[in-house]
This record gives sequence, C-alpha cells and structure tokens, in this order.
Amino acid sequence: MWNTSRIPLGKRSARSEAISPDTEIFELLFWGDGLRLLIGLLRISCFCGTVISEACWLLLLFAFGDEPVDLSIMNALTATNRNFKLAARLLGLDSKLEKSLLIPFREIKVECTIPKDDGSLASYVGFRVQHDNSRGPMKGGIRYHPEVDPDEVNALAQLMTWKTAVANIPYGGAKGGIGCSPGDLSVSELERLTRVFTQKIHDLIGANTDVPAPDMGTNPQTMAWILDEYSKFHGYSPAVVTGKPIDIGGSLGREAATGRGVLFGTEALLAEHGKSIAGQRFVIQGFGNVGSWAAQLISEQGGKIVAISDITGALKNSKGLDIPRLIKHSTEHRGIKGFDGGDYLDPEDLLAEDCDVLIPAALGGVIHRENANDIKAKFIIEAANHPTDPEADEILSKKGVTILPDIFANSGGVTVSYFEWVQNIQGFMWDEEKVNNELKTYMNKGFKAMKEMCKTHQCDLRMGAFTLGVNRVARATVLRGWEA
Ligand SMILES: NC(=O)C1=CN([C@@H]2O[C@H](COP(=O)(O)OP(=O)(O)OC[C@H]3O[C@@H](n4cnc5c(N)ncnc54)[C@H](OP(=O)(O)O)[C@@H]3O)[C@@H](O)[C@H]2O)C=CC1
Ligand SMILES: O=C(O)CCC(=O)C(=O)O
Repeated sequence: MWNTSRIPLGKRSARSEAISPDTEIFELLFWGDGLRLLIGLLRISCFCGTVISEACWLLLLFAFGDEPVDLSIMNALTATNRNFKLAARLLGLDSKLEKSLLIPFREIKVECTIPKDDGSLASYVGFRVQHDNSRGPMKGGIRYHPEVDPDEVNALAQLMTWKTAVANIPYGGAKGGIGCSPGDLSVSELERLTRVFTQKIHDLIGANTDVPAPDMGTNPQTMAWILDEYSKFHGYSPAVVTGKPIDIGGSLGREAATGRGVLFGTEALLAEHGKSIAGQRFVIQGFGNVGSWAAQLISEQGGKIVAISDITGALKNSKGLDIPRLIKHSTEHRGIKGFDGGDYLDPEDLLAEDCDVLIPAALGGVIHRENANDIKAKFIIEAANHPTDPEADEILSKKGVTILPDIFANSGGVTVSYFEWVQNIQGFMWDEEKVNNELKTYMNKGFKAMKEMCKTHQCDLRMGAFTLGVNRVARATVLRGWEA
C-alpha cells in the first residue's frame, strides 16, 4: 500500500524534488518504453538526423507515454490524457498510481433499439463510462449527439473526475451519451430511447453509485424519464439523477447554474486583471443551456455580447446583441437564424471575431492549431468541455491569451447538481438565493485553490486546475487503501 506521506498535499512532493526532470524522462522512456525509445531514436536518425527533431521526438514520447503519437489534430481522449500526465508529473505522482488513475472504473456500451413513430425499428449505441469513484458516487451528464463516440465519452468522464475534485464536491466522475440526432427524433421517440437506455444501465447507476445529469442534447425532461424508468426497478429514487424538473425534486437554480458559474468564474478572473464584466466585449459559441444562460447573465452585468452562434448560424452586432429578445426568438424559431437584431456572420469566422472574452459553449475540440492564431480575444472562458486542444493551448499561451479551463469554468453545473442531490437526500428544498450564494462561494474557493496550485507549480491555469483535481483524487485513492 502507498504511504499517504508520498502524496503531495498541495505541494510538490519530496519525490519530485529529489528526482530531476531529466531523471524522470529517462525513467519513463527507458524502463516504461525502452523498445519505443529505441525505435524512436532509429527513426529519427534515419529520417531527421538533426538534434532538434530528436529532442522534439523525445518530448512527444514523454508527453504521450505509452500511447501512439498521432500528429493529426488530437482527439479528446489523447488531449485529456496528455493534460493529466503533465499534471501527474508536476505533482511527482508515483508512475503506478498515475497509470491506475487514468484507467476507467467501468465502460458500458449498450444497443438501444426502439420502434420509430412510423413503425420501423431503429438502433442507437449508448455509452456510460464510469471513470473514478474514490471521492464519492460517480457523476456526470448524458449527451445525445451524432458525434458521440467511446473515446470522447471516456475523455469527458475523466474530465468529470478532475472537475468534481476541483469543485471539492464529494463525487467521482462519469459521462454517458447516445449517438443520435435528438432534433430528428420526435418527443415520443426520445422518450422511448431514454427509457430503453435506462433499462440497460439501471443496475449500474444509483444515488450512491453513479448519478447522471443533462449535457448537450438532453434536458430536465430527459432526466424525468430516467428517474421514472429507474424507479420502476428500484422504487422512487429522486437522487438517482440531477437536473430534474423542479416539480419532481429538481433544484431551483440548476438550469442556469453552468452559465452562472461561468459568470462567477469570469468575474474572478477579470478582477485579477483589474477588470469587470461591464464594458467587456464577449463572443459566445453555442446558444443552448450553457451559452444562453451565460449570455443573459453576462449582459445583465453590463457585458456586451458582440457575436454569437448556434447550429443554425452566427450573428454579430458591435453595439451588443439584445439577449432577452434573442432568447425569445431562438425559443420560437428553434435557433438564432432570422433574428433581426444582428448582422450575418459566417459561423467559421466566429472564433476569430474581435472581442475581449471568447466563450466556447458548444462542442469540444473547436480551438486547435489551425485556428488558434486567429483568435483575437485576450481571455477564453471554457464553458464547453475540452474546447481547446493542447497544441492550441501552447499557441495561445505564446500570444498572451489567458484560458480559464473547463474543469473549473463550467463546474457550476455539477456543483448545483450536488446541491440538488443533497436536497433530495435531506428531503428539504433550498430557496434560489441560497443555491446561488452557495454556488458563488464554491466557485470563489475553487478559483483561489486553482491559483494556489499555479503558484506552487509555476504553471498556467489549466495545469493549476489539473494538479488541484488530480492531487485531491490521488489523496482519496491512497487514503482508501491503494495496493500496488
Ligand atoms: N448542461 C450543463 O449543465 C453543462 C454543459 N457543459 C458543456 O457545455 C457545452 C454545451 O452544453 P449545453 O448548453 O448543455 O448543450 P445544449 O444542447 O443545451 O446546447 C448546445 C448548443 O450548441 C449548439 N451547437 C451545436 N453544434 C454547434 C456548432 N458546431 N457551432 C455552434 N453551436 C453549436 C447547439 O445548437 P442546436 O441546439 O441547434 O444543435 C446548442 O445551441 C457542452 O460542451 C457541455 O458538455 C458543461 C458543464 C455542464
Ligand atoms: O451536473 C452534472 O452532474 C454534470 C454536468 C456535466 O456533465 C458536466 O459538468 O460536464
């Protein structure tokens, strides 16, 4: 068993101080990947022959460990693993513990076959990846989207583990998804699909095991169906899901929570730079739950939303878009297209639009090496999960752009999910003011703790958040008794 004194309690461990970075690289490459090192060196001598490329190859091997190096734009899992490994090395984590923290607890894949409204049968693949439960029940959303794939769900589950630890709430991490286009399914088809998915995973979720919530393409109604289906097997259990409708145990403030957390996180970051929301120009990608609430709350504080996009298109207005009117239009027309209060903008150009603060609030992987140089914002607030890949991180850092990382920036949603779960267990409903005040306290504490890690490890905010989350999970793992 590992001695807990070997796990750094918010500081660089004695082990990492005793071993120079060079020794760690040598140890990793020679003992962990000796063959790979040999092949790598041979390839370099044959094809490159320069000292610089040799160093680059070694660095890539170091960064990706035992994964094949893929020089195309990184997928979500490769990128997330890379960030985790960098954090593990900053913390000086034991290499076996590091490996064990990366491996998911359980990966579930199910076929969900449903009758469509026209009488035909359709089959969809559903996933639930349960990454880690050392700090408590696993927690994370369920996504309905055509691009849902096992690697992405895996990455998102892992991010949930670090996110709940950064937020310091007593959960582990999980994520689920079904590969489907929710917009192309009728309400009754969506209900059937959700119920079949729940039937297939009901034994593996639960208030003390794994607690799903909404993500892209799902909403409180989806959670209500899961609750109902789950309760047929296990008795009435409101705490099995969060993000429910208020009438059946949802929390006041949960719907706005991710957007409100984005507001609080942005306020904290801007304050550090002597700025406030008022007067800053914002560009937001995505106008669903997170994007629309972030836009509304930011504009209420005097922030100017100068451009916005959703799947139907993009709009700009240098004087600031009228957000309440845009929300009304989007609800009535199922998208922002056709809104008369802004000018047409090519969605491809949105991220490069001139602004102070850019908020990606839709899909992952949207900021990469091909477009990072075009970004004009000074601050990026990652409301979406993993919107920025590691190559873009590096480019943006050189440009002086400050990124508030996803595992802190969008943690308001899961934090209020925690408050919902607590209310369900207590059987007592909080008022909205209490929810919002508690959320602000958690976000401010998370920001302070992340900054402390930046100071300790001389790193950027992403590594500050990763070292904070990974360190807390590693401590819990070791405290519970981890056998090598
Ligand atoms: N909901 C939550 O509590 C949390 C969500 N997140 C993350 O925030 C992000 C958004 O989630 P959420 O708001 O819940 O999802 P929603 O499904 O409510 O909204 C997603 C929005 O993004 C739009 N969109 C989809 N593809 C594109 C595109 N290529 N360009 C521009 N817009 C696009 C969608 O348009 P359309 O609807 O027309 O397809 C929709 O407006 C995700 O990354 C999610 O993981 C993170 C933490 C918590
Ligand atoms: O509210 C939750 O439990 C999870 C939200 C989520 O999926 C996320 O933070 O990415």
